[in-house]
Amino acid sequence: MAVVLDLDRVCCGYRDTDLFTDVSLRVAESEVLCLLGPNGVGKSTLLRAVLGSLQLRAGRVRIAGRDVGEWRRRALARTVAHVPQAAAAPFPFTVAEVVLMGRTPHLGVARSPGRADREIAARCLERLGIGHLAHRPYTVTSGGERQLVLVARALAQQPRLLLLDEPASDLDLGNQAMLLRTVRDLAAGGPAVVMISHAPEHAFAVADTAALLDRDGVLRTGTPAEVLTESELTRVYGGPVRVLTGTGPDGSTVRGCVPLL
Ligand SMILES: Nc1ncnc2c1ncn2[C@@H]1O[C@H](COP(=O)(O)OP(=O)(O)OP(=O)(O)O)[C@@H](O)[C@H]1O
Repeated sequence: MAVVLDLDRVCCGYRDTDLFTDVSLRVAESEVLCLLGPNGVGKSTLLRAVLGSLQLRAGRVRIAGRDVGEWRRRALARTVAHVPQAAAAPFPFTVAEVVLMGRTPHLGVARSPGRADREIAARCLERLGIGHLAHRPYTVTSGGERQLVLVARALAQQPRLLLLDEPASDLDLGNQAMLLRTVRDLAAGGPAVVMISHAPEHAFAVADTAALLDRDGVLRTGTPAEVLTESELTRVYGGPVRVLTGTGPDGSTVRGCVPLL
């Protein structure tokens, strides 16, 4: 599988502080990488570096083989979609209009969406189970609904690389499962996915690779079972964590994590 995202010895920080100095990772087509780590270690910052919106202090970020700084903005927007942690809408666009904005990088010289763009946007709304919200102003949607709208907008972009920053943090259990299935099915069709999450069970459920960033800026990567062990989670999060196992409907092992008090 072709490598879509390649971080080589990346160093990022703000003002006089480096958050991490030597982060390397690769994500290939159809791969789901789940990025975990304590609050404030720099997970969202890493995504900013991938998007080219934060100057690297050292290292290289390549997307589809080309340095992120060498990409034209429009071409980058056709290739990479980003779902931020939260996005306020200054104007009361409808949900359908917000999702249609995902088509913007693909529009031709006329710059106005056509029937095919509207159909893609409508399919993305249905895929996330929010077709009934299409005509509601985005500004009056709930926190969880808003997350689903932003994911639908990113899917409408039809990216080769999808960056999700805690996309399930406001979702109920049913919608978490729906979102994780959507991520898994999407990746099976080709795109690479990087998903930040505070729930190790999300990594166990859908990730090929788990990447755990600690407070010293060290990133450990491997399969979820290799990286997300009780001892490693306890070390990184600074308190005891249990990994519990059960059996899924198909007989496979399912894992969840609980912090101990
Ligand atoms: N523009 C900025 N200027 C200065 N410091 C910043 C800036 N943006 C973020 N930070 C700081 O950098 C650190 C890392 O922030 P970041 O948002 O990347 O963390 P995170 O790992 O995504 O955290 P969380 O899990 O809480 O979302 C934090 O201490 C944050 O306060």
